Amino acid sequence: MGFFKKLKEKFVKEDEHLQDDSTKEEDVDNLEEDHDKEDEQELSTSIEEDVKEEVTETASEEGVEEQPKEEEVVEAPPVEEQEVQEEIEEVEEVEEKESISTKFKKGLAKTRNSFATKVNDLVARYRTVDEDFFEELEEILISADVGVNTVMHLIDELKMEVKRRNIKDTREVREVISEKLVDIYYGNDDEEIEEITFNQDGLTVLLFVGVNGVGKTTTIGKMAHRLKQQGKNVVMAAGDTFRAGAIEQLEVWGDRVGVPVIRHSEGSDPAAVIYDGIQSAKSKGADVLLCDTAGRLQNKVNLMNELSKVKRVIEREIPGAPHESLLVLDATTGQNALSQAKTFSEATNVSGIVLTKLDGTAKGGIVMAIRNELDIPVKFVGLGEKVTDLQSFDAHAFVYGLFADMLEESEQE
Ligand SMILES: Nc1nc2c(ncn2[C@@H]2O[C@H](COP(=O)(O)OP(=O)(O)OP(=O)(O)O)[C@@H](O)[C@H]2O)c(=O)[nH]1
Repeated sequence: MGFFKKLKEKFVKEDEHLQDDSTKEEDVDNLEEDHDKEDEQELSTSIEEDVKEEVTETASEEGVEEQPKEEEVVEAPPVEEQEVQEEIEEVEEVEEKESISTKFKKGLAKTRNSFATKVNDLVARYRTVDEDFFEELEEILISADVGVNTVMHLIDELKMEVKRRNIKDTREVREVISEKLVDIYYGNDDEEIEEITFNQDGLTVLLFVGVNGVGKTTTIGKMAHRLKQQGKNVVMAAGDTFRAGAIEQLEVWGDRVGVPVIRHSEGSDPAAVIYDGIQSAKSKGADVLLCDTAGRLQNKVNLMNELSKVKRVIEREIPGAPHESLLVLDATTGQNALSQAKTFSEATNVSGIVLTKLDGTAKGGIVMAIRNELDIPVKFVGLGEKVTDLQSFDAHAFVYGLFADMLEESEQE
């Protein structure tokens, strides 16, 4: 069976059952807008309260066996806020019924429109496969941020496959491209990349690293929601004590998704916050602790020191933790994301990548570049700003999102 046919069988059927979600989306947006206004009010009140509050001494040095201070913990949202929250969740739950392929199709619209238009145009101009065709295809792939090395590798693979299958018609090459992209992504992993390795014997600790502005806080909030939906008991630790407003921003997310946030004041030792986070999560019998960190890429030595101290504290408290160190990258920064990934993987052991704002770029090929050039799996992708827009990465759904129009068109051919 052809690859397009396989993708169609897997995903198009799911799509056929879809209802029109536009009204639901509007509902969510309106509710979120109302809720955001409340968040802002809540935030300013909470900041005022914080200022009035006496700043308690914290476990600022490693090895200080202090219990978490309950007054620092932001508890679940108040009643009326919870009502709004429940309403949002209700609408979002319906929305979550959207198939994974639809999420990818919507999220990759920009990349698809640019990439697919160019490929279709190329196929229309070259009916038969030759060297010039491959040269132009190479340019299209590079312009989609697939990355020069990955493109070279892909083109070599394509040429071999075209020869092997004796393909003459350029339309057939589109199918081979989609097939090879999936091969590049999974490599030797046999399509079994685990999204999160959970600790089977207690608290799972997930560490989030990445430079400021990539959407780290939003991702942690979305992840908290996602894990809660899976029935996990979640706690967040506001370890980005460096960027102004980062702590409060995480607290807003905590309110929004109903997850407690362990915090200290701005400028305090991140390792101490994470330490308190672990103690608090343990005492609550939580399943997962999500740790935010600051990303000072400008100074690699500081970054390394800070991250290794945080990791040492986590490892000492829970042997084998952190269970995942997820690097958050902004897809819209293109090749810059690739160089950030290189720096962070030198500074710390990165187990997976969360690629945010994939919906905001026409250069979604960056997923392939990261996978092929760094050999780090993209475990999650951000496909929008809504709380439900964090998706676990699926290379088949990704390729489906890229080639959806061609799949539909190939049906008519
Ligand atoms: N369209 C889109 N926007 C996103 C996505 N992820 C995050 N954003 C937006 O990106 C902006 C920045 O995200 P934040 O989480 O606030 O990031 P930040 O606070 O600037 O920086 P850090 O938390 O330090 O990374 C926000 O407006 C988010 O809504 C995504 O997947 N898609």
